[in-house]
Amino acid sequence: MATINFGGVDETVITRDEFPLDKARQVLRDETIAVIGYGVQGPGQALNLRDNGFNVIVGQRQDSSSWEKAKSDGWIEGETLFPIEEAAAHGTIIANLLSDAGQIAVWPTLKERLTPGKTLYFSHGFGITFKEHTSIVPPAEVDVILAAPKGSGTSLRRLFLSGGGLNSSFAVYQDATGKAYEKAVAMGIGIGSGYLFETDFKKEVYSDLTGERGVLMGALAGIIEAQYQVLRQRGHSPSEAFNETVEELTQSLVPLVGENGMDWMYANCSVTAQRGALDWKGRFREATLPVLNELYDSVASGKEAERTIQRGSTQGYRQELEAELAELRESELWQTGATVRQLRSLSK
Ligand SMILES: NC(=O)C1=CN([C@@H]2O[C@H](COP(=O)(O)OP(=O)(O)OC[C@H]3O[C@@H](n4cnc5c(N)ncnc54)[C@H](O)[C@@H]3O)[C@@H](O)[C@H]2O)C=CC1
Ligand SMILES: CC(=O)[C@](C)(O)C(=O)O
Ligand SMILES: [Mg+2]
Ligand SMILES: [Mg+2]
Repeated sequence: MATINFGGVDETVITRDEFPLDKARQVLRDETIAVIGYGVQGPGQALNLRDNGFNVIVGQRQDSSSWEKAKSDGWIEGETLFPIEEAAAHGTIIANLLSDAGQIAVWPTLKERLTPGKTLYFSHGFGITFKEHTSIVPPAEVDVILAAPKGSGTSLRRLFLSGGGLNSSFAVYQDATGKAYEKAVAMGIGIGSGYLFETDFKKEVYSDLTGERGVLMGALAGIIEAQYQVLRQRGHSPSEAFNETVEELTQSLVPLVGENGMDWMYANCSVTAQRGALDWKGRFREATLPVLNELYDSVASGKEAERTIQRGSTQGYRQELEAELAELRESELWQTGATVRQLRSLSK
């Protein structure tokens, strides 16, 4: 375990050097990891674990598109691919990678199969933290651990295939065997994490829900829509409004932020741009602070969890989500984006 100083604050970080894959395999050598759910994280984690040499099986609803996807990814019916009940019975580590709302309906099935000494694994603190809403209360004799990749399951798999690793957080909620901590770290390494940051279930879910509703997804889409609208209403063409709002952001400037920080991106822009951005960023911070505080309160009060569960548990919810995404896709802004992207690939 390494102590690393982040901006003046010491934190505990696990690196692959001190906890190499061999050690992870050693810790989990007698375990069968049952990955339950084959949505986005399910495939990423199950395939990385399998390629890393762990004993993995997949549990999924039969006659679903995910079942077919699992088969096409090389999981074999009756050998490594089972209905959820069977996979949970075979598994000694039950990796609950169902959707957060879906976990509620399936919980009694998993709970029944969580016999003493088994491990319950999550990639989100949601089910445990919001137990008033989910009723997920694990038996006392099982370990309860978490490894949560800080990114999409798609990125987790892509990075793994290219030899890299996505950073994840990890946590122990319940240590019945005295081995929960090393199991959590071993799972983190096994699924293809780069560095592992220690957290607890509550902090993981509060920060995750805030991040995705805020800057990572909600605020990102919202501020893009607002700026695009202003430019269009002031007479700019769709392509001009899109280029100055999205294309330059994703293709030029955000990669520079990722590479070497905000000041580096600024330093690579004109003095005119730097002056204006430095003058205006405070206005944007102050304007969004109340919204972000409201968001955090909504997360901490359980309201966000309640809404996720309520909406996510209704029949036909996937189609509703699809329709909302289609509306986004078909808007002038994102239709313009599709055309701009084609021009991008043409110029390669
Ligand atoms: N999507 C991502 O990249 C990330 C997800 N997570 C967490 O990982 C977990 C899994 O997330 P995703 O892969 O996005 O899940 P998802 O929303 O794609 O759903 C996973 C699977 O659950 C199944 N499912 C849903 N309800 C069910 C039910 N009632 N009975 C049986 N199966 C049901 C779906 O068919 C799907 O195959 C969640 O806790 C999520 O918060 C964590 C980090 C990133
Ligand atoms: C990809 C990820 O980390 C998210 C945005 O939190 C999620 O998919 O839940
Ligand atoms: Mg996340
Ligand atoms: Mg999330």
